[in-house]
Amino acid sequence: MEPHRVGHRHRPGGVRHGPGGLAAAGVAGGRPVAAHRQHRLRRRPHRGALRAAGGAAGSGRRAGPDVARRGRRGAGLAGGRAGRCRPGRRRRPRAADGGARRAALPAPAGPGGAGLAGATAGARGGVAGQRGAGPLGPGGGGGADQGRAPAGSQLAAGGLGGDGRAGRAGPRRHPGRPPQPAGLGPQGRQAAAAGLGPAARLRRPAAGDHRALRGGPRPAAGLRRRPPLRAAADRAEPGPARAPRPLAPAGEQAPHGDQGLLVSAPGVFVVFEGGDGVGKTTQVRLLAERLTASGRPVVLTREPGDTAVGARIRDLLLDPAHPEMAPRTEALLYAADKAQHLAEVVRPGLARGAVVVCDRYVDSMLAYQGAGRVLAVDEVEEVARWATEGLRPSLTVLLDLDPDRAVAAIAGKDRLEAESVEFHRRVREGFARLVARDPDRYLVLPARQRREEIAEQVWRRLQPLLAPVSVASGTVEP
Ligand SMILES: Nc1ncnc2c1ncn2[C@@H]1O[C@H](COP(=O)(O)OP(=O)(O)OP(=O)(O)O)[C@@H](O)[C@H]1O
Ligand SMILES: Cc1cn([C@H]2C[C@H](O)[C@@H](COP(=O)(O)O)O2)c(=O)[nH]c1=O
Repeated sequence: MEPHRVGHRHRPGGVRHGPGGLAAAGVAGGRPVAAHRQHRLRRRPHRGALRAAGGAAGSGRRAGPDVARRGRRGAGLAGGRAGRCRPGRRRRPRAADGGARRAALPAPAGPGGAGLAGATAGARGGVAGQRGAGPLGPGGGGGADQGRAPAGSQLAAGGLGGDGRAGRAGPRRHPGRPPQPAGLGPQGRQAAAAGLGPAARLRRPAAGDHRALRGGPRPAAGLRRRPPLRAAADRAEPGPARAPRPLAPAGEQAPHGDQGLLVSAPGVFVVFEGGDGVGKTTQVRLLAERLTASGRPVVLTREPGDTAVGARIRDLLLDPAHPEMAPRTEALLYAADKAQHLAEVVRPGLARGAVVVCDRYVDSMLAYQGAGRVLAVDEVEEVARWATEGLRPSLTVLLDLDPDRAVAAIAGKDRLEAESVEFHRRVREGFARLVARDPDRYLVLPARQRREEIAEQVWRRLQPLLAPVSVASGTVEP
């Protein structure tokens, strides 16, 4: 049996695949951990893909039943990965949630330690700041300015890259892109996008069309493996049937970088960001469940590692056996994962009108490789944008928590998690600066509110971005 991949973890209560999923694939099998890999690593259960029903924009190969399709391709993958798991891995216990439901967070220590929870919510008149208790310091959770990186922060002022591009695809990267209509809010953008073509019209998923969301039993302890989150059916097939590639935020019109053509992405791209262990996976799953229950096609995914290629990249990236990995190597590997992920999962999902819910994306690269590794963030961004062809999320939910609480609670750390607390503080500040330069794109929430409260705030914020689902016709309406 092949060795277990590192960097994967079981996620408690995760959405699992049906046949061919984690359990079926025999995750517990395998051989002993090699001496140099005796680190504790986590596994994640299949969270599964909540596919767009009918695979509206997919190739003909998507037309068959889900299980059958996975049987041809996906099951092989899942089985292959599972077969690599080893039995001897220790499971990673998480810190108990007790006390985690506090909304009030202390200001993080260190220069520029002021965090960001409550920031953009304040800017948007949203909910995150309601408790006024994020690590923003005095007055946190108030207006827009309070969402910005704190004055005096080593990372503050000037925004990432210091070029004032505010995170938007600027002319240098996307010379053909028309200016976005001023004042067009998310609702307007969504409406415009939804009206762009018939691909936005999807039938309501029939019962059994997508895999059931099964909250599997929480592993008592030990390694968690994070297998791919989707079925192979969600992956794009190469060839002419492939959907157009959007460059701009999902749901907006954008020029194709290569051909100068306007293409559209009818779906909605929602990303969860934040430090390690803040609760992203929990929220991604809750959102996916709710979207599915509302009759929407959903793709649940994550970076890195949610493609076959990406899973191998993830193994390499998170393996503590490689402390020698150079920051630029790390950045390029994350970028490679993104390129594959976009091509195989995200774009096809958006093209068929799904809500693509993604656990980490480009902002993680800017925060970890940029701020964390102290690489020039504008350069890292160039690489990330190139890898993703500039596709930006419709909404980014940033869960904010002091790494002293979040990372410290992780019992078996992978290579990134094992970084110093200073590293993780820089990461947190990096996220804060991303929010500061483009606050409208974010919903920032203190990560230790009640899970359901966070989920509700995300749900409310997302509503204007979602096209209505017609109960009568069972379609997502343009
Ligand atoms: N709102 C919450 N309050 C308290 N504990 C929470 C909350 N949300 C999640 N947790 C717990 O925090 C731990 C980490 O959660 P989760 O795996 O969802 O985080 P994550 O951000 O995806 O982690 P990672 O970055 O390591 O993948 C788990 O033990 C989870 O049960
Ligand atoms: C996408 C992305 C991720 N990372 C880091 C962040 C985490 O430490 C790991 C991923 O682990 P998780 O348990 O799945 O959250 O990778 C990064 O440094 N750069 C990135 O682009």
